[in-house]
Amino acid sequence: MGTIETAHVSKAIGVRPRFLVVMGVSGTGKTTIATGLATRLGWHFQEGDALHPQSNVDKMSSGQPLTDEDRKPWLELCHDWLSREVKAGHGAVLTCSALKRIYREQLRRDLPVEFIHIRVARDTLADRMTHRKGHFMPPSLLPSQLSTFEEPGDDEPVIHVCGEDHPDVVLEKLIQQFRDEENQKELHAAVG
Ligand SMILES: Nc1ncnc2c1ncn2[C@@H]1O[C@H](COP(=O)(O)OP(=O)(O)OP(=O)(O)O)[C@@H](O)[C@H]1O
Ligand SMILES: O=C(O)[C@H](O)[C@@H](O)[C@H](O)[C@H](O)CO
Repeated sequence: MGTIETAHVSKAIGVRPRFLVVMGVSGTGKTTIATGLATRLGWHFQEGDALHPQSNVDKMSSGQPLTDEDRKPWLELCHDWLSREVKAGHGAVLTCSALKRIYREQLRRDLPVEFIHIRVARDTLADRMTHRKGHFMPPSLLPSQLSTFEEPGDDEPVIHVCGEDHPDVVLEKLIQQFRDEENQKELHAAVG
């Protein structure tokens, strides 16, 4: 299975391969949106949380926020995955909080990586984190997630989406935006 069929699916719905990091603080819906995109577009998916060393998971589970030093090797593993996917060339989606600008710079170093930032209100996040089951991240870490988060600048390759909308709505809007960008590029190329 895989590459040929996957490429065919993507092409069929008019979206060229992209290399995306779905970012945002805990509970924004990164996994929900990233898996939805990967499924609809036939792209590869990687859960960023699965690349954390066990020591990071243990630390967060016990209610302690990660430091820059804790995140550095994890972000490098995320970068390695993205790098392999760019070489493979058929489109890929990674979830990663990518809270600070320096983290995003590490993730996209020498790669054509773009970010999708999911915005969700604090109260909604608290509610989601409190009510979901079987996740290692305690709701008590939400304040540190929010205070660590650095809003992406206009100079960063980021698409912002409203994570309060139903996931199907978010996915439709994103895929429509990708298609519109393709059409614009084709139009420019045709006009010369
Ligand atoms: N758009 C949405 N509307 C309502 N609920 C949502 C939406 N997106 C996600 N959820 C729910 O919110 C919770 C968190 O979603 P999800 O696990 O996708 O977030 P996440 O950003 O990947 O979290 P984490 O980084 O902490 O793993 C889940 O229970 C999920 O079902
Ligand atoms: O950078 C971080 O602090 C971490 O990546 C967290 O964001 C969690 O891994 C994730 O959100 C799971 O809840």
